[in-house]
Amino acid sequence: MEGIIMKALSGFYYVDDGQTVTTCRGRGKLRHQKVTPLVGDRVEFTPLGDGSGSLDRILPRKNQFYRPAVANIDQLVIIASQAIPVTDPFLIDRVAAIAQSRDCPCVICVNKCDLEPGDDLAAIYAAAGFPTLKVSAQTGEGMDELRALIAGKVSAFTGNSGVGKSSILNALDDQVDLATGDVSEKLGRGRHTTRHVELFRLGCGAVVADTPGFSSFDVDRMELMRKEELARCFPEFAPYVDQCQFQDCAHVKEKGCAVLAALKRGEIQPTRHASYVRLYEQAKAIPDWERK
Ligand SMILES: Nc1nc2c(ncn2[C@@H]2O[C@H](COP(=O)(O)OP(=O)(O)OP(=O)(O)O)[C@@H](O)[C@H]2O)c(=O)[nH]1
Ligand SMILES: [Zn+2]
Repeated sequence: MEGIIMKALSGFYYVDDGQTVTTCRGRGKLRHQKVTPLVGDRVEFTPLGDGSGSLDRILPRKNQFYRPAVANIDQLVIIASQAIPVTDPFLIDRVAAIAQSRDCPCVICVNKCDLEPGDDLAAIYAAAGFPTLKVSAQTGEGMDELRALIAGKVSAFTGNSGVGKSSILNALDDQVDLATGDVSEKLGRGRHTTRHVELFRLGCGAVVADTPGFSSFDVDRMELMRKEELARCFPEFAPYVDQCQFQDCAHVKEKGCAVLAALKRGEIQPTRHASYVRLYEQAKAIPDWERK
């Protein structure tokens, strides 16, 4: 039978075939595949009739992420907030670039609009061409728009700790009841309420992964792009990158750079370009052999 891994916990894989969830263990055969099953994997499994089963094979992945550890995502919903905690745009840009490098579309969702409207932040991403929403898990503002964007797709919710990923999931669907946490407590002790990745099937026909919040340094080297690939991870640079004077232009401070000219004209957002430069410097510092 075929299904999707909804949750992976202590060696058990919870596989949903659309009807029931079977608790599977990996089979010996699986080890020959030399891949670790991820939440979101489409798999073949054999039910044993008592609710348990064995995981036989992982079907080819369309994409995979390490942090959060998920596979086969149709889109990443990056949740941000302009009020406790204030999201550093760099965090959004880094995750968006990783997603872009895997051809995975992103939606930007500015939460806690009841506390702080977040217009400036939303404007940056709308201008950069991302579907952008302003929502409040508290008041329900924007939930219908968000439902419409995630319906019929598999989405992963990501964002720094405390922005309200679990709260939004709870607000989206009455059937979901995730634990949420106090921000001061989380930030104070660096504790995250959500510890594992899990997929939820919502009433609106969406499948959504809640993932643990990330912090500023929480990125795997495996996910760092090569500096040459980075410009293509900023989709709004695309109309300009081939117009630079030099073919190997880094778009950082080069003469005759069309990206910098667009930045100057206000066609590229300053924080987006600043994030690009920061990622470029990071990428430059890591030799290719250190990437897996
Ligand atoms: N005022 C207001 N508070 C919110 C909103 N959304 C979430 N919160 C509060 O923010 C805190 C953190 O929310 P969570 O949903 O636990 O955040 P999270 O992003 O899932 O956090 P992690 O699991 O640590 O990644 C809780 O106290 C929520 O009640 C909102 O729209 N408005
Ligand atoms: Zn350039």
